[in-house]
Amino acid sequence: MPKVVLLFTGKRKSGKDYVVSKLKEMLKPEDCSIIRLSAPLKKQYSIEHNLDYDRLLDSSPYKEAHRLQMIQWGERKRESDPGYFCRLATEEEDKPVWLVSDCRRLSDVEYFKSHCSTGPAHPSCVLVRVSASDEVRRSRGWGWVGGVDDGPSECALDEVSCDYHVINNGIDEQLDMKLKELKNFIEYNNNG
Ligand SMILES: Nc1ncnc2c1ncn2[C@@H]1O[C@H](COP(=O)(O)OP(=O)(O)OP(=O)(O)O)[C@@H](O)[C@H]1O
Repeated sequence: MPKVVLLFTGKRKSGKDYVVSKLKEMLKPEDCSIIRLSAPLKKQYSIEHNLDYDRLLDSSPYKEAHRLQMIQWGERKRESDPGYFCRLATEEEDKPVWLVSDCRRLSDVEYFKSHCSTGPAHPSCVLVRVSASDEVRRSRGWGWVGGVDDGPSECALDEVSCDYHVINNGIDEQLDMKLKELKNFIEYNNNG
């Protein structure tokens, strides 16, 4: 059971992976795991559809070409078992700090809040929104795709209030300050 869980949410190309990697570099490697909920989804989807799993993982046109179908496939899995991908993504994790890089659904938030925040020895489980302007996201390769950008995988957490907000428009000092704040929060809860 982890002691601190940070759930990162944000639009495509807001920089969730980038921010999470930078934060991990600031922490002791033995303390911290990056968890990608999309990893077991992509693994299973690639097996069933005879696709290249490694190419689905990175930030590539290959991933974008399969995104909509993959989302719809994941949707059907979640309907029968909302915690399915959260459970698969974390079953072998044993480090005290989890950085969940791609939280997209209320059911993801609820899964971690209920599995990691109950009992007297509360681990802290917080939601962190990463955002960037559309212009900056476009410069990172984003373009509007109907069915994806207006679908639940992008919008389901829009109205959910977050504990931290990371503005990631490429201003390094602004990002560094927020990352230090997150690092302090993690260390306080992990060492306390
Ligand atoms: N602050 C930044 N400075 C420089 N490059 C950045 C920054 N933030 C993100 N990027 C770059 O923008 C691209 C998209 O970022 P990233 O993959 O982290 O976004 P994401 O929100 O995880 O996207 P997706 O939801 O599509 O997986 C990457 O190439 C990343 O290196």
